[in-house]
Parts: sequence; C-alpha cells; structure tokens
Amino acid sequence: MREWHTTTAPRMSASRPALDKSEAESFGLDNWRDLPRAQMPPWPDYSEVERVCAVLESVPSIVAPYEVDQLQQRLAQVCEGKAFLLQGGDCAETFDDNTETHLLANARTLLQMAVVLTYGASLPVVKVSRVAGQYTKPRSAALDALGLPAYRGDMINSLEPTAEARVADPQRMIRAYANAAAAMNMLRAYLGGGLGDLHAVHDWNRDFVRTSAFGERYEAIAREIDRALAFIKACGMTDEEALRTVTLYCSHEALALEYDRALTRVSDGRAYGLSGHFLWIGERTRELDGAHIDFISRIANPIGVKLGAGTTPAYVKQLCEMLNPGNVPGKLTLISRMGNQLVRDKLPALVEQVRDSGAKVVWQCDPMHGNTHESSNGYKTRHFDRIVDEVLGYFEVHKMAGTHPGGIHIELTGEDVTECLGGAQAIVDSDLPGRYETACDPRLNTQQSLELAFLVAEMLRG
Ligand SMILES: O=C[C@H](O)[C@H](O)COP(=O)(O)O
Ligand SMILES: C=C(OP(=O)(O)O)C(=O)O
Repeated sequence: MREWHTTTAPRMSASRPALDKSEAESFGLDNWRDLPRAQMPPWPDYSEVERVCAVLESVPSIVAPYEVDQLQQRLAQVCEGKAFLLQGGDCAETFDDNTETHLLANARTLLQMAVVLTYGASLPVVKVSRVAGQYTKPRSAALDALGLPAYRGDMINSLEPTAEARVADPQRMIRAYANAAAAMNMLRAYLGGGLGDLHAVHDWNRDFVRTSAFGERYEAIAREIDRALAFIKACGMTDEEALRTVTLYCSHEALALEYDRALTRVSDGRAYGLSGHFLWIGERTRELDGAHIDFISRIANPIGVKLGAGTTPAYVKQLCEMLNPGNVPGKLTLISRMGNQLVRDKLPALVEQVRDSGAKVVWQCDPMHGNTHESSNGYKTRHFDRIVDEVLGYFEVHKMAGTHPGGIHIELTGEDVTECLGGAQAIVDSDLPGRYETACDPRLNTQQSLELAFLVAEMLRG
C-alpha cells in the first residue's frame, strides 16, 4: 500500500448474504428484476440460473468490504486532483487464458505503466485491473458474422463457433466465480510477495528494455528510482513494506446482473457488490430507468458509467443525482469514450455541467471504445495514434474547464499481441494476423501500453 499508509486498522467485520427477502428488499437489491434490461443473456432456462445463483449466494466473496471502502477513499484523492486512476486489462477475460503467465504479464504491464506515471507526473496512481470477473461482453448484434448467436463472454457462452457452444449456460457463472477467485488468490500472493517491489523495477521486463525504443526511457526511470531509493535509505526514511508491496484492485462490467447480485453481501448495514472492488455500467446498458443503473445504485462500491458521444449534460446531471445522492468523492467515476474525432466537441458540455453543479466525480478517459475500425484485411482494430489523440483531447478539455483529468481506462495485455495498429513497432494491417488473440476487442500490447504511459505522463506534467 505504497501511497496511502494509514495508522488506523481497517474495519474487519465479516460480510454475509442478505438474511431474507425483506432485508434484500430494504436495500432494493432485486428491484432491477422488474425493470427493462438491455443485453440480457439469452438464458434458455431461468430456473437453472436461479439454482446457480443459490450456490453463488453462499460462497466466499471475491473481495472484502474493507478493500472496497479503501478503494473509494483512494478514488476520493483522484477526485480531488491528488492522484491518478489507471485502469486496464483484457477486453474479455477467458477461462483458457486465466493462467499464471497471462495474469502476471497483465499485472506487470499495468504496474510498469503505473511506475512511469507516478514517477513522470509525481502523482500517486490508483491501480485497478480489468480482472477476476471481466467475463461478460455486451454486443452490437445478437448474431455474429457466421449467423451464430454472438459470443457474450465466457461467463455466458463459449467463443467456439458452433451453435451448441453459443447457447447461454448458467453453469458458466460458477466457472467464472472459480476462475475469478483463483485469479485474485494468485495476484494477491504475488503482489504480497514483491511482484510490484520498487527495488526490482529493472527486472520487470528485460526483453522490453532490450528491444523497444521506449525500453531505454523506461530503464532511465528505473535508474532514477534506484537513486531516489538509495537517497531515502541513506536518510533513514525507508518504509520497506511500502516499497515492496502494492495494491491492485479488480474490476469488471456489471452486465450479467444475476452474477453480481448473487455475490452481493451485507456488512455493517451496507450492501456491497463483492464480485469485484469496482464495478461499472457500459455504454449499452446505462438507461436511467433500466435494470443495470438500478442495481448499481444499490451497492456501496465505487462505481463507474461509460459515456459515449451521444451523452447529454441533462443525462449526466440525473446520473450523478441517482448514483451519488450524497455527493461522496470517489463514489462515482464517469468514463468518457467518445472517439478522438468527437471528444473535443462533446466532452466539454458534460465536464462543465458537472463542474458547475458541484457534483463530485472522478473523470476517466477510455480511448479504446470510440476508436474501433475494421482493417483492410477484416480485423477489428484500433490505431495507436487515435487512442493517443483521444487522451490528448480529453486533457485539453479538462485544462480548458479547470478540472482534473482523473484517469485512463485501457484494454491491454502483457503479451506481445498484434491487435492494435501503430505505436513504436509500427504495426500495420498485414501484421494483425500474426498474434491476434483477443476474444472480443483489440488490446494494446506491452510496448504500446508503456508508450502510452510515457505520453500520458507528459500530458499530466504539461
Ligand atoms: O467491449 C466492448 C463491446 O463488447 C464490444 O465493443 C462490442 O463489440 P461488437 O460491436 O463486435 O459486438
Ligand atoms: C464494453 C465495454 O465498453 P463500452 O461499454 O464503453 O462499449 C468495455 O469496456 O468492455
């Protein structure tokens, strides 16, 4: 817990499922069931869903309430302009890729980006991974290009292109829970054991340092960190524990509401969605009178909502009132994803509305989802230049408004994939088939992610 050491012990009371229907009702935890619901998984047999949920209601949760509260406090720092939020990970986690290698590679990439941002911008960085639950995907169309039911994430159906594999299977929620629990268990073990140890920043990616133009810049930062560590040690000020350990929070889109509801627990008189620390609602499911916004309004977690280019100031006003009636800093994150061509036109009115109303929000930029196109050879891709340009536009808008550009939200992987174009490796259309491995949308690879971190650190300094 490098950045925010506290002397007060966290609250450790255990959480439990709602005692009965009336307690659940008092929190409104099931109101969403009677509301219109976009992107409903096409469950063939709802009684099977209910049986699965009964199991999930009694299992240990993925995260603990005190961690959720702690994240909200850290996001309050972001809200006040004293920290930066870095969120990233796979577009869609898969059961097959839930391996030690993949999880560590993704975590390392996020931690490296955080080092670049922390050092480059002299700001604490709150690190949130898209992990341990990012198993559902909203889709634009019910059928895919082959005419099969669309893949909706491993929690719902299988990517395998057969009609049988694409049937929504409630048992997959149990597998998603087991995979999420295993992922968190492993990440906690490695993070506690020194995965993010600042003394080892040189070792995190020797290949990257050897092969990338940005490797030398990264190594230069690592050398400076070494010197700074030697200095504070010489002054007798080293808090070894703070330098060795790091907190990485987990997050996912709250899309399959049955899953997130079944993992909701009560603690100290509040209902927590303990399937993850941070849950967000996507662009396709954010209707104010819809099921998703209702469910997320009932839980005590810090929450986010994606905002596309069609979002109006009136919508944002209502959203803030509904999701953060107490105007608590760190509770609500607004994630703009407008595309580089629209961010400068559409975001200012939203930022000004929020600023003028006094609503306390964390602003975050997702420069991925508004910048997707099809390559000449038929791959869903994104160009690095457009991603950078959207982040630039987002910084410009906040500079004009005098508000804090609180964070970024990225789809990335620590693998050397070829899914997004451009960057220092100058990936072009014909490179895409080389390692195009995503289950849904294209992710930045390690080099592109670090390159972006350097550019964002410069924007934050500027
Ligand atoms: O990750 C976001 C969405 O799930 C994804 O962009 C939807 O993709 P589609 O338009 O191919 O359905
Ligand atoms: C689906 C996602 O984004 P959006 O809702 O912004 O399209 C996502 O982040 O996975």
